[in-house]
Amino acid sequence: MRLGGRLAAAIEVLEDINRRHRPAADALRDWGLSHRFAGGGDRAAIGNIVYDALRRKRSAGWLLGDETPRATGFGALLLEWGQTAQSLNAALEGDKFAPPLLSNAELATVAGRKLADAPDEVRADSPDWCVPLLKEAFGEAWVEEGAALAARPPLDLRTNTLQATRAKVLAELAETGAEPAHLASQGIRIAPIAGDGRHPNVQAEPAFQKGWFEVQDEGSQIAAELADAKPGMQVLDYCAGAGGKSLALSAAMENKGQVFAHDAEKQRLAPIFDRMRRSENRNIQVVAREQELAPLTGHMDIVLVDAPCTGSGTWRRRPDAKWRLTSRQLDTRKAEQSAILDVAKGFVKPGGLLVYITCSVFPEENGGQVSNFLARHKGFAPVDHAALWQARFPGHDAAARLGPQFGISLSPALSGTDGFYFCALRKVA
Ligand SMILES: C[S@@+](CC[C@H](N)C(=O)[O-])C[C@H]1O[C@@H](n2cnc3c(N)ncnc32)[C@H](O)[C@@H]1O
Repeated sequence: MRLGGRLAAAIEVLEDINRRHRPAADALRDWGLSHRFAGGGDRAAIGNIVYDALRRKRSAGWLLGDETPRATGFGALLLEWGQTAQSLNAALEGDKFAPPLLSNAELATVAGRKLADAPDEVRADSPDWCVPLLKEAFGEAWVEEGAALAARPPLDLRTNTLQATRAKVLAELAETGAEPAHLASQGIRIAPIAGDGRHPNVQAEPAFQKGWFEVQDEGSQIAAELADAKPGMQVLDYCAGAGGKSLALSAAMENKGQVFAHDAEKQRLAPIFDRMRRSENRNIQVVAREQELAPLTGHMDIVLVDAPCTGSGTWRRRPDAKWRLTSRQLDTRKAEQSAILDVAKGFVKPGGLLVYITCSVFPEENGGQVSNFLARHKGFAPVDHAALWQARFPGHDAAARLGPQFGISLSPALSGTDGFYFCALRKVA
């Protein structure tokens, strides 16, 4: 397929996403099933246009003066693919599979617009209702952070120190352009892709099959490192999901002590068994039933609450979620978070830590949630997060936001990671 056919397919997928309010991955999969002739390169390129158009829906649409799938599809190519209106029309000319060329009216609109002149909420690629939340989170940097949340993400890996060293994994992945991550001690980064490229399929690498590394955003790795799990500890990962943090904690504990991995939805825990086998994590016990956690009450050195949240910190990877999210869903997540914290706190032993993590950048889910928890429960006190950060990531003081409402915030523009929030509360009474 030439660029025109790929763009037409991307616009079709974007229309499907709009019409049926469905996740981008599902719409792309369906398109692939009904167009079996399309090769891997075509699928990757179509996926890139779709994801670029979703990440940059407002700025791409603004360039053409419209928010239709056609406008955002064309706009994505102008913003992320190094195309100009003229080069696009030249590329599409004579291609019977291409969408109609940019009209004279569209060409005039594009010629009269520079993104630097666009309103802040357009340059931040933010839904209107999220603007006050981004302003509260990032102050003057909110447009820059919004734009960074709309950029293509890197592919991050975590070395599994139970099986390999970072140098060994880097050597194994030398052809992929993998580099040591900026902050996470075992992190490896493959830069964001350009144009119609695609990230290497690292999960097909022998080194992955041998358990030498996991795919995990650097922010998630940093949050696990900050939890400071040590060999021999008893740790409850209360919202373990597919086990990303459990595996990282278990490796930090050198397979000594115990990680209990729990999740309210037992099907979410299913991938953890394969992951444990591959990585040789031998100190993780999966506890699917809530009632089986009862003996752990008051005995845990660390209780990790990687809470269900809006996921606003992961918009680079899941841009369709940005436009589906509603303030009602934010309220639902907040209620879940406080209910989970109220239960999870009971498993912490005296002197132990309740660690609260989200992949959201919204203060209400982060510092606000912690403040409310501390108002409800007198027996917990925040650790010194500035000291914790400096001890873990010396020389990187400017790579995270500390406080003012306790805790550590990571963000794409400042930290180069997805947006994450971390707060550790010590049980003092
Ligand atoms: C952010 S995800 C966890 C991601 C995981 N820790 C990782 O690193 O891959 C949040 C998880 O919380 C779970 N969850 C939601 N409500 C819960 C509850 N009341 N108790 C325990 N887990 C809950 C969800 O099923 C979801 O898997």
